[in-house]
Amino acid sequence: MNATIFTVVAAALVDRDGRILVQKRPEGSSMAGLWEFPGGKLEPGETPEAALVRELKEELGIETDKSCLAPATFASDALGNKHLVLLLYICRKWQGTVEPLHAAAVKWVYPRDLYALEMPPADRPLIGLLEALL
Ligand SMILES: Nc1nc2c([nH]c(=O)n2[C@H]2C[C@H](O)[C@@H](COP(=O)(O)OP(=O)(O)OP(=O)(O)O)O2)c(=O)[nH]1
Repeated sequence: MNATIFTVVAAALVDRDGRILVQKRPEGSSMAGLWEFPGGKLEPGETPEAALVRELKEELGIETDKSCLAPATFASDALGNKHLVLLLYICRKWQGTVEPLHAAAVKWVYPRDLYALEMPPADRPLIGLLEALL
């Protein structure tokens, strides 16, 4: 089947206690209120790593480097009339303090506690994979 494919990059930021940061999608956005991994769409010609470094700065006010982004796993799922490919990286090193600059809220959760959160459908299969990786 043919579909328009779009690529999204996202990060599982992991703190010293092994917790992961999730952010709540704001009112007025698609899937408002769901908890997601910070990230977003690639701009034309942008590498996935450069896009993720940019998104983390824009959404959370933190600085990181592509050398701190470890490719972890991916999701591939229909989203509306398009097809989403979500590349998930693990990031343990950044500078600055996380602030919800775009999100309605952010919180740090242990991987096992992600199951209880309302997340976009594409994210659900990522939870077990993250649990196994962390
Ligand atoms: N950042 C992020 N996006 C996700 C996740 N899971 C998931 O399905 N998505 C989807 C939601 C959006 O359609 C798209 C990310 O787009 P975006 O964050 O750059 O832009 P947006 O909210 O304005 O997107 P949209 O309203 O145009 O759909 O990927 C996730 O864990 N993190």
